[in-house]
Amino acid sequence: MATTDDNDWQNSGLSPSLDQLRQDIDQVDQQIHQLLNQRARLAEGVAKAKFATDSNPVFYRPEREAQVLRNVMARNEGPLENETVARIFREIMSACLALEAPQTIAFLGPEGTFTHAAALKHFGHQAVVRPLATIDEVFREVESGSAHYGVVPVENSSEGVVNHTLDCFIGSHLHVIGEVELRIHHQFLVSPTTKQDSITKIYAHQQTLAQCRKWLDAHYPAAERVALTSNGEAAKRIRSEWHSAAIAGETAAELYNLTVLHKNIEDNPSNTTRFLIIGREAIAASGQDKTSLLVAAHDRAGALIEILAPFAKHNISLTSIETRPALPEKWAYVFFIDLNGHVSDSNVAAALEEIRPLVKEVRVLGSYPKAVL
Ligand SMILES: O=C(O)C(=O)C[C@]1(C(=O)O)C=C[C@@H](O)C=C1
Repeated sequence: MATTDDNDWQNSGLSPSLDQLRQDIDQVDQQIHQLLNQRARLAEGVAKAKFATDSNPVFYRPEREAQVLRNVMARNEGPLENETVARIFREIMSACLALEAPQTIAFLGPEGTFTHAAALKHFGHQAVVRPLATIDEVFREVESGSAHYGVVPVENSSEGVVNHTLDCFIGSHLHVIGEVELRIHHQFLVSPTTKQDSITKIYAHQQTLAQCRKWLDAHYPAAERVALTSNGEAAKRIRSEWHSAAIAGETAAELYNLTVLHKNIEDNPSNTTRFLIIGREAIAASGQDKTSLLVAAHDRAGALIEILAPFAKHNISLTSIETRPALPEKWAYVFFIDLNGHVSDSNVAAALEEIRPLVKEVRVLGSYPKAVL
């Protein structure tokens, strides 16, 4: 295969002309193209190998994808940024997976929400994404097998947890198979019909309105803030209204052909939302994993301290603990605990064995690769 070293100008000490550089780019593109199809044929081979051992194989392997992306970032010498090359490889794997078997991903819609952006960030643009109206529907769609996987928001760095997502796990046997983190930037959007000096209503999801509160107080103190079920809904709503604006992400602006009147209006620029990927199968260890647990404790003093002691003893760091009422029981609670490690790690397994006799129930919601991108 030809390499750029074969080109005369590189050894001549002369600056190449634009034409020479473009010829070299054409040559490299040809190599990349051949290698892409070579990789795609290998992925087809992988699909056949999976069928050979299992008549109903699982094609999507998040632990392997995380390892591929980590390798890409570790060996990257630039000038492209680590994250840039990883995003390119994410799309390459998305295309290879679609060739093996197209994957349907249910997400909390409508289109244009941050959850939509999270689904594309995690699965790439070759996934078949399906917006659903509620978090419960996303769970049901995956439970029934109508979608392979689902994407739901779980916590925001400034607003805290999405209780409804945690509550859905209490009554479900789905696994957490991944996490995605997304920097949240809010755009102040108007439609072509909006009279920009007569904005009296601003639509957005309630959390978004809260995340932009100071900016809105300073710039639109008199406008009414109307909470809708999603930012996507807000963006859709203003298409036919002349007195209103919406706050949403860039995906919504593009989808509904809206203008960004003010960019990145969030009060906290490091505002990040974490999403969970849910699926029906447990995931093997990737080497850098997290585990989410649901623990139903006995209603007695010191219950939480008893639960936490084995983690400390086995040197396991916890990344979050949330408490939710264990409905329909009155005054009973469950804890959602996230920790560093995989359930197949000997220290995690040992801690779980010690906790089991102390509680009513401990359920591993899932072990999954830490977010790479
Ligand atoms: O290694 C596999 O199991 C593959 O199917 C190949 C591949 C890839 O393109 O690298 C594609 C899809 C999987 O989610 C993981 C990796």
